[in-house]
Amino acid sequence: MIGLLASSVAAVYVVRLLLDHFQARRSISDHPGYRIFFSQSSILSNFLPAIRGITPGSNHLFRNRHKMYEYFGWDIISAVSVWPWNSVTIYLADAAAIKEVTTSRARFPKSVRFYQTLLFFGPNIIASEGDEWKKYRKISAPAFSDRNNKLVWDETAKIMTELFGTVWGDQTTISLDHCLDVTLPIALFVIGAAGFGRKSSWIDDDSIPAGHQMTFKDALHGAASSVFLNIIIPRGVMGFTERTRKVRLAFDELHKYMTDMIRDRQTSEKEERHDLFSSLLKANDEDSGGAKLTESELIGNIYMFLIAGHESTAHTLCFAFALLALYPDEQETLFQHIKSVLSDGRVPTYEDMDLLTHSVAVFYETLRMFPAVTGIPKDCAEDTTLTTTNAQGEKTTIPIPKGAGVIIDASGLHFNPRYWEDPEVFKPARFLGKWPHDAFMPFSAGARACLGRKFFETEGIAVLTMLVSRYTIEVKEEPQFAGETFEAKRDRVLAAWPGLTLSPVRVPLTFKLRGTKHT
Ligand code: HEM
Repeated sequence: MIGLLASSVAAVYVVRLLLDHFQARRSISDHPGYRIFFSQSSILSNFLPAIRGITPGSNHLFRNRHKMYEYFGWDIISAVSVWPWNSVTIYLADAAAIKEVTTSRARFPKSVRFYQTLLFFGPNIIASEGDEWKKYRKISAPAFSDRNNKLVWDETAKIMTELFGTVWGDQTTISLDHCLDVTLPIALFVIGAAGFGRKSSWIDDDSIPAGHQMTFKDALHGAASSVFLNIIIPRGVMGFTERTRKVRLAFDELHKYMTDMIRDRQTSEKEERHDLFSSLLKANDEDSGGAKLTESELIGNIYMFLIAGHESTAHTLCFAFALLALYPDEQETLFQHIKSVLSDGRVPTYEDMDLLTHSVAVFYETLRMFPAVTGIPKDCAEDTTLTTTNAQGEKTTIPIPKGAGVIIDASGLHFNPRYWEDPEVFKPARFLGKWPHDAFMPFSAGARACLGRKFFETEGIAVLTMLVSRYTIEVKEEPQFAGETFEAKRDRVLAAWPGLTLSPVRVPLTFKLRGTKHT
């Protein structure tokens, strides 16, 4: 009897799922795309490999680039899934449709459910929408000022000078097992100094202040390098291993430091400071027009600057160095351009930045090929339509129902041959002349565009320019890879996995001091 009841309930459930599935397909006029079992927002679809009819698999936007649009025939495609609920997701690799989405915030608000895991330090600008987001943006935006950019440049230059002088010293060849081992500390030192107003050094042995169990630098590094772990492991089970206990301590310590810093800056003498943290506190004090941020909101937001500010920067620097190592002709072109700007071999200043156009081009080309955020998620807030074309130039208008997910597919757009000639080729010069701005979306666009774009560009250009003017970059020779083809080497060095942002798997590099003989 119970068996009969259970199978009847199961049969009704399956019929219901199927009816909902066909209704979901009808709601988008069955526009071509994936018909899959697992919903795109289900956790499983982030871990499984591609299985036809089940899921396009983990990291599919980066893996497929524009190929899936070619396969389905349009620059907008759909995914309709069955379980745990029927859902419709629309993927966009069409520049005009993306512009429409990024400029219609009420119709296509940010899909904040993808960012709920980033709420553990408090409500913040990245994980909010509506009036709450407006309040955070209004108070945060002034912190990303020209004075802050100058601070970013000066601090980056100091960090690089110390790296070359004290850490690498008189070594003429420096080999790294993974380039991230140097780009991650650089990015953290810069966000520490220009974000929090706390300077760190490559070789300091700070004593631990009273009331703490870790230095600020260790708490920052520990928390920043384990965000992913902190998200996927519930706090209750973090006490089980030495590694996770350390991660938990780093987060607790960072929280304590931030609380102390808020108290400290509120009670100490007011001095002129241009780091993001001080500016945020100042704007919060001065903002008489709207509600003030609570302590939890202040910490949530500044913590977001740390997360948004270091990881994507470190990864992008790493991919840029990998590409320059694989394409020495492009590296030489960059070097010659830097030499023409800094003809006397001096350390570049913030005022030189606008002249370093080739360094910008290298970063843009890196971000075109390796966008840190491959899919920018939006929700569709009302029944609407989007129009796209196919390779033959024919148009189609797709109905998009309220509640559908809309993903701006940066990889699909950046490899769309309609906008980019030879999209698979690393060609920084494409960014020196006229280029299709609407088809370049690494920082998103519109009201929700990245607030830290200039912060990143300033830091990145300073790092790249200083490093390339002093060292050549090569892929590290490793005996186990002797004799591999160029294609195999390229695929190995440029392999990426989907962490919090697109992450390099392992980039082994050798830096050789220019102007010295190497055997
Ligand atoms: C390579 C470097 C970077 C890339 C590619 C990048 C990319 C992005 C993207 C795509 C978004 C939009 C995300 C979404 O809507 O879902 C975003 C938002 C944001 N980014 Fe960045 N970012 C970078 C560096 C930075 C830095 C250095 C900071 C701060 C120091 C920063 C702070 C922010 C903030 C605060 C937002 C939220 C803006 C809002 O919603 O109003 N980013 N970034």
